[in-house]
Amino acid sequence: MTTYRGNHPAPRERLAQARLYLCTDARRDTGDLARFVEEALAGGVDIVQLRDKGSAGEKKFGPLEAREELEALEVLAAACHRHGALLAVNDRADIALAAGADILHLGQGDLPVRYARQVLGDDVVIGRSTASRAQASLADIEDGVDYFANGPVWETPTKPGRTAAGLEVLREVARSQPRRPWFAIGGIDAERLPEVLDAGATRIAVVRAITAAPNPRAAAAALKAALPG
Ligand SMILES: Cc1ncc(COP(=O)(O)OP(=O)(O)O)c(N)n1
Ligand SMILES: Cc1nc(C(=O)O)sc1CCOP(=O)(O)O
Ligand SMILES: [Mg+2]
Repeated sequence: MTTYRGNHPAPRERLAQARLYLCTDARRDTGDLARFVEEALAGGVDIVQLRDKGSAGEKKFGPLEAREELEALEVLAAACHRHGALLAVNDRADIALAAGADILHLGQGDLPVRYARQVLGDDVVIGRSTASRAQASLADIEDGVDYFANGPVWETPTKPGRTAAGLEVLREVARSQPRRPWFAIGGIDAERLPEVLDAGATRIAVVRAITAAPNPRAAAAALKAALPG
């Protein structure tokens, strides 16, 4: 797969400006991935991550096969390119490399960062999930990490079984003045966003607030408008 970066600023420069991070599944239930992501980006999403762990809804889907993941990433890549947004892959360095993605996002149990760097080299941005102040502090200094996410701020059906880290952890992370960009995640929507900002976060990552919205463009625009410029 060819890279889609074109004339846009380098990924790390765009990361520094990024405020609104969307994690979306491949929308196998509705079959509208291209239209959905176009709307979300038009609403102001800065980063799009493909995160499809399968679903247990009316139509049951298992996790995406590698071939399906790459097909969905091609759709997202074209849209991200049009909007100058960053494309993120979840969990898999091989897929990030094959897709020419800007970002690989790794959780605490995923591929260790040093192995991901062996696969991806230095140019791809790597993000880390954190669930506590201690993990956030480590991610802020860990070699090879560019940004981190902290959460879940609230318990969320998108990631069942995870205890909420809560607003107080968010407040502590903000007080520690991380040197790397960081995103609050988990249960965030337009109604709760003021509490997140009040805790000191300036960037957010969301799933349902945009994927489940009747109007994804309006939902993204409302979140973006409330975030600092
Ligand atoms: C932006 C962002 N933040 C956190 C996560 C969660 O990653 P992880 O803990 O590895 O869990 P899964 O998403 O893999 O279930 C993320 N994907 N993106
Ligand atoms: C993918 C993910 N990671 C989390 C973490 O805390 O690391 S919370 C989460 C799901 C966020 O979904 P929603 O915006 O629908 O609550
Ligand atoms: Mg993961």
